This record gives sequence, structure tokens and C-alpha cells, in this order.
Amino acid sequence: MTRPPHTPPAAGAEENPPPVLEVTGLDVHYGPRRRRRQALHGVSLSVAPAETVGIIGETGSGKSTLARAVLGLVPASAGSILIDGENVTAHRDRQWRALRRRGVVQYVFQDPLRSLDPDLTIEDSLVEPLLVRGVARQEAVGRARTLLDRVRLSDGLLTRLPGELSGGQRQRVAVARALITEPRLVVLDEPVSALDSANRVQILEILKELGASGVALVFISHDLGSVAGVADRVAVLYRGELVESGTARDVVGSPRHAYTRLLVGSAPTLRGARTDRARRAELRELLDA
Ligand SMILES: Nc1ncnc2c1ncn2[C@@H]1O[C@H](COP(=O)(O)OP(=O)(O)OP(=O)(O)O)[C@@H](O)[C@H]1O
Repeated sequence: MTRPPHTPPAAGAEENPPPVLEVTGLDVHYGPRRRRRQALHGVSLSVAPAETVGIIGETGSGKSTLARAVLGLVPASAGSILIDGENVTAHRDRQWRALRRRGVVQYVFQDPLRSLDPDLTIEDSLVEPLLVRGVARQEAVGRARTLLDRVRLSDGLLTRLPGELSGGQRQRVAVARALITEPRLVVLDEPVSALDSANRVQILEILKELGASGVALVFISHDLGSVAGVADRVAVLYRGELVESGTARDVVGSPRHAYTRLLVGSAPTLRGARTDRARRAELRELLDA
């Protein structure tokens, strides 16, 4: 069922606002029929307005597949995806383009060069999503300056090309570009993995501020330490299945699934939560059994 966006709650309905993202029983497969391989098994996830949900899991657990499915880049083979109340599960390319043009959902990838055109100045990259919506250039540039300030960059960078910026600066521009359309939802796939620790901390601080400002964030990372400081809730993907989810405090403080215990025990940035090598081997054995 497709709900119109921002539907007011019915009389007597719960006061909780409807989720910005609602994924239910999602399966995704890759490959042609005979070599078909399942990457996601019945994943269900809901993200409320202004909520930051972290998705963690090791390499190959299906994190990027979940991001791609939410962005319409891989099709669902079962289940449903609702964005801001709109059922996008069976959207065709044309409908996805329309949804993206409205700027409801945006993304930031690990490599900012994937979201920034190397031949466009930072100013042109930032204003382009607004110009295609009919916003006047002067107003769009004003908004670009405000957003650069929000990601702690000087507007002196507006005339530069992405190749003239450091990796950390580029990623902050990518975050600013994702925000320029005032999206309801931003999906960030490993946004800090390629950065050095100083830049990582800065981006994590910026993400934390964003979460507080009202946009819903899905923050994907293999590093529980990065996610735990930013996310309100954490969901753990293991071999394509969501095996555990809860508040960041609960997942880190009292992980229930053996895989989560392993992740918490091996997270280099979670002080005091480290598990010794023998215990980690034991947990691995349990998972392989
Ligand atoms: N385009 C594709 N074609 C076939 N199989 C794929 C494709 N993309 C991913 N897979 C497979 O789907 C599974 C999940 O991959 P995915 O990239 O979603 O994992 P991930 O958790 O994001 O891993 P990483 O952290 O390494 O990016 C893996 O087994 C992977 O090999």
C-alpha cells in the first residue's frame, strides 16, 4: 500500500510519526538463474524521522546490497521497501529518477568521487540538484555556502575541482551535496572507511549533528566503533540476515548474537569491550557450527 507523504495520524492513532524507511522481508539475489545467489534473506528494518540507524557486518554480509536496494540500484526479489510512505519496491527506472529528482532520498558512498563529477567545480556540483528543481542560481549558491559551513569547509573551495581537495574535504562536500535537497533520508555506505582518523572523527561529529537536525540516516559500516558513537539504533547483518538490532548501548553493552559478540570483541575503537583471542576463536567456532 502506498501512503501519501506526511499523512497526518488518524484520530486515535499512535502519535509516533510514520517511518521514513520501512523495509519488510527483503530478499535480494544476484546472478543469472542457474548461478543465482541470495545476498539478503528476509531483512526487515524501520527508520523513524530524525533517527540514525547503523548497519554493521563484516565483508560480504550484505550491507552494500541493502543500501543499493534502498536506493533502487538492485531489485528486490521478495519483500517491500517504503520510503516516506511510498512503496518503491516495484519502481521502474523512470519512477526512481523522479523520486531522486525530488531529492527525498540521498546517498554518500565510501569514495566521494562516485558522488562528485570530477569535471565540475564544487559550486557546480553542489548547486546542480537545486538548479534542476528550478531554484535560481543565486539562491542555490547561498544554500551551497550554508551547507559548506555546516560541514566545516570554507566557501573558498567553491571554485575548486574535486581532484584538488583532500579525501576528507571531498567526503564533506559529498555530505553537503547529499543534504542540499533537504532529503528525508540519507544512506551513507562506509562514509568514513577511506579516511584517516582525524577526518573520520570530523565526519562522525558532523553526522551526529545531522541526526539531531531531523534527517533520517542509515549509516553502513564494518566498524562497530564508528557506528556506535553516532547511531541511535544498530542493526547487525550476518550472511545476509539481520541477526540483532537494538539501541547502540544495548548492542554494544550486552550483545545477544554470537556474531555481535565477536564484532564487539574485535572492534578496535570500543574501549573496554575487547574480547581475548581465545574467546574470539570460540565464538567463530560457534558461528561456523
Ligand atoms: N554485483 C554482484 N554480483 C554478484 N554477487 C554480488 C554482487 N554484489 C555483491 N555480491 C555478493 O553479495 C554478497 C553481499 O555483498 P555486499 O557487497 O552487499 O556485502 P558488504 O557487506 O557490503 O561487503 P563489503 O563490506 O565488502 O562491501 C557477497 O557475497 C557478494 O559477493
